[in-house]
Amino acid sequence: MMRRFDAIVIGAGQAGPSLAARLTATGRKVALIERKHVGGTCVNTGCMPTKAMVASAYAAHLARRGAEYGVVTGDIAIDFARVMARKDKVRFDARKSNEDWLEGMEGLTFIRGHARFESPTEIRVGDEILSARQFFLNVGGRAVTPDFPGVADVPYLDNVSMMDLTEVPEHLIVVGGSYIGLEFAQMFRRFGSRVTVVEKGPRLIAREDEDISAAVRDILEREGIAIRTGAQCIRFVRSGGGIGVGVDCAEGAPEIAGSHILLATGRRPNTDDLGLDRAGIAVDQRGYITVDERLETNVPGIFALGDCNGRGAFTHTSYNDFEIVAANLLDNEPRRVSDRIQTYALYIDPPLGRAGMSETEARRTGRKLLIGTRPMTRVGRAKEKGETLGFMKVIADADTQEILGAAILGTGGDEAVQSILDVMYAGRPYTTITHAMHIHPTVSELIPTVFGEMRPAE
Ligand SMILES: Cc1cc2nc3c(=O)[nH]c(=O)nc-3n(C[C@H](O)[C@H](O)[C@H](O)COP(=O)(O)OP(=O)(O)OC[C@H]3O[C@@H](n4cnc5c(N)ncnc54)[C@H](O)[C@@H]3O)c2cc1C
Ligand SMILES: NC(=O)c1ccc[n+]([C@@H]2O[C@H](COP(=O)([O-])OP(=O)(O)OC[C@H]3O[C@@H](n4cnc5c(N)ncnc54)[C@H](O)[C@@H]3O)[C@@H](O)[C@H]2O)c1
Repeated sequence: MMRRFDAIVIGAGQAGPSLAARLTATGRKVALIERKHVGGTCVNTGCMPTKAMVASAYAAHLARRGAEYGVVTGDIAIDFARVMARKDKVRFDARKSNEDWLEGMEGLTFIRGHARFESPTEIRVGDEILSARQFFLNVGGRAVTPDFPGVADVPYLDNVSMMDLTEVPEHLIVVGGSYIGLEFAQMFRRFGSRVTVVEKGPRLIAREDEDISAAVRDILEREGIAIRTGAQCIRFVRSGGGIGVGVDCAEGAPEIAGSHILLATGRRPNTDDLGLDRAGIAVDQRGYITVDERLETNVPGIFALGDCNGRGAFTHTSYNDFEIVAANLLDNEPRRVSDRIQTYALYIDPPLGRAGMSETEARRTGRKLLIGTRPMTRVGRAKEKGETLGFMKVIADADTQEILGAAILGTGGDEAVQSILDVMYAGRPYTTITHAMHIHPTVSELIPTVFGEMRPAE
């Protein structure tokens, strides 16, 4: 017997459950299929556990600096089992509350299993076939394993297995110098590991401007993290009790010996085992599901949300996808994915908060630019906290006064940058900010000043 639904949601990540809640509230009969853990990557092996661990690492860092603040802490030690238990409580509590929410959702049939299309209107989960008029794909992604020579011969870690470490690695080699790599690199350095970051590109976080990459590198090197950029032809070998990583850098030793390797070289969508060809759903060359402005695929009635559509790679972009689909389908409110302004943070300490274009992207538009920068050493709140690393940068269009982008690498940067983001959403000129009064003493208080001090870009 085939069960029929009005709508089927595949994946209980950041978009699926909220969409299921809206759909069931209209009286629709909805099924939600999840093959692993409710909450998906963010709750179980992504944002939440990593940010809980970042908090422990920050506490260790501050404790080490205690004497600077007049706090006598003596030698500090890491109770790693406690760090991991704290992280587990954060993620398991979140997973449980998501599960309770789904279980109590009237009109929802929650099914555990792997879903695969049989046709544009049917999926298979185990032995059962389910059909629906509409499908919403929220299947997320997973870490890629690059085919480095020797990768099959050595044990390596990814963001999932990092969650199960039982001891602090003696020497963690992080391959990939972007979000995942740098967050883990700094936290494990603070937990006491030796850490080496190996990045094949010429600099860290290559999506950012060069001055930001350089400042991030400086922050990490000050803590004793070794960084090897321009590492082409990475290869792995077993070496003694540990692992050797051949890096062939232009400079430095050709091989690094470590105890653990974390591969953080990007992610790929979970679209290869979804039977998309049976439904005729188009994907791009990298496997991302092709969607239009309303996140509908080439097959009418089938939508793709979150990391699997390649239009974003964050929890907030996945949730925003849910809002866009719900607005168009249920609220008669036309919303488009291109209406959103890119924004994200990198959670090293101090964090990097970003909104809109980078300077490089802004220059590429050919517009006449105004650019302002201010080091965090000239931000009172940062001085008071003893956290003066980093800088702020803002970019505006010299002719229209439109704010184009901002970066705040500094204490509180992840929060402060969002006051700029909201003015961008409001479509107001930068003078709105220069005329605004902010609270003293905060990092945000200097945002009007940095806009006021902008100079024409050369
Ligand atoms: C280490 C790490 C740290 C991160 N930190 C941040 C951060 O600080 N801030 C931020 O914004 N983002 C962060 N991210 C990114 C964020 O986790 C993702 O962007 C977000 O989880 C994407 O949500 P999603 O709903 O698209 O997919 P996911 O959360 O991946 O959910 C997809 C779900 O679909 C299920 N599924 C897949 N295929 C099937 C199938 N065939 N049948 C049934 N179920 C299926 C999966 O099991 C999964 O539960 C981080 C990611 C990582 C790895
Ligand atoms: N703070 C956050 O919001 C946060 C945190 C973690 C992850 N994420 C999300 O997860 C996604 C994946 O993060 P990521 O850091 O794994 O990927 P990424 O795609 O951002 O970066 C991968 C890095 O690995 C390098 N690389 C690629 N192949 C390599 C190779 N063969 N050898 C050495 N280096 C190589 C790349 O040059 C790049 O610097 C991000 O797009 C991000 O959206 C977000």
